[in-house]
Amino acid sequence: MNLALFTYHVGKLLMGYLLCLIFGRIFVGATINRCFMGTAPDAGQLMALLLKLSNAKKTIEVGVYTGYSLLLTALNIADNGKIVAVDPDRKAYEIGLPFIKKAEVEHKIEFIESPALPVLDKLLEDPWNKGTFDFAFVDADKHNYWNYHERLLELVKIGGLIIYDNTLWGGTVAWPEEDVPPPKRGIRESALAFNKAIANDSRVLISVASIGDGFTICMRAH
Ligand SMILES: C[S@@+](CC[C@H](N)C(=O)[O-])C[C@H]1O[C@@H](n2cnc3c(N)ncnc32)[C@H](O)[C@@H]1O
Ligand SMILES: O=c1cc(-c2ccc(O)cc2)oc2c(O)c(O)ccc12
Repeated sequence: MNLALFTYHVGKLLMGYLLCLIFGRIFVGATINRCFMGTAPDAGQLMALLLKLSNAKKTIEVGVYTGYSLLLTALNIADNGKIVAVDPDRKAYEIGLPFIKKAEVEHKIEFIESPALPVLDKLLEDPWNKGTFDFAFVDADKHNYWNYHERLLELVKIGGLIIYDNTLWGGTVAWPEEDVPPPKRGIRESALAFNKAIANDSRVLISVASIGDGFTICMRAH
C-alpha cells in the first residue's frame, strides 16, 4: 500500500472517530465511540428486503450494539413477529432503545444480556425450538462465526435465512497479508477461515454480497 493511500485511510478513521465522539456527546449525551460498528445502510436495505420477501416472523440477532439492525428487523417483520436479540452490552442497547420505543416495535424484542453461545445452546436444549426460526443475523465477535453457524443451522427452518456481516472485512480478505494493517489481521484470519468453511458446507446455499462490509446470505438447504 502506498503512503498516500495509507494516510488517506488513517485520516478517514481518525475523522470518523472524532465525529462519533462529538455528535455522540451532543445528541445522545453519551460517548458512542464505536459508531462505525453499525451495519452499513446499503446492507441494511438488502436485509430489510430479505426479511419482507421471506415473510420472516421468528428471528434471532447475535450482536446488537446500539440497535440499528435490530430496529430495522423489528420494522420489517410482522406485528406479531419476535426477535431474540443477544448482546453482553446492555448499555449500548439502551442508547438505541428510545428509538425502538418511538417506532413502537419494542414488543417484538426479547433482549438478552449475555454472550450468544450459551443462549443459543439453551435454546437448543428445548427440541421445540429446533427448525423454528425464519431468520438470523450475525454481527458479533467474528472468531465465533462458525460456532454460531453450527447452532443457528439447527435453530433455523429448512429454507430459513442466516446473514453474516463483515465477511469481506473491509476488502482485506482479498489482500496479501503484508498489506493489511496489523490490527485488522486477526479478524481477517477469522473471516478467511469462516468464508472457506461455509463455501464448502453442503447443508447451505450461500451468496456473498459485496455490499456494506460484506454480507454472506445463507439459506439452510436441508
Ligand atoms: C458490530 S456490533 C453490532 C452492530 C449492530 N448489528 C448494528 O447494526 O448496529 C458488535 C456487537 O457484538 C457484541 N458482541 C461481542 N461479543 C459477543 C458475543 N460473544 N455474543 C453476542 N454479542 C457479542 C458487542 O457487544 C457489540 O455490541
Ligand atoms: O471494528 C469492528 C469491530 C467489530 C467487533 C470486534 C470484536 C467483537 O467482539 C465484536 C465486533 O465489529 C465491527 C463491525 O461489525 C463493523 O461492521 C465494522 C467494524 C467493526
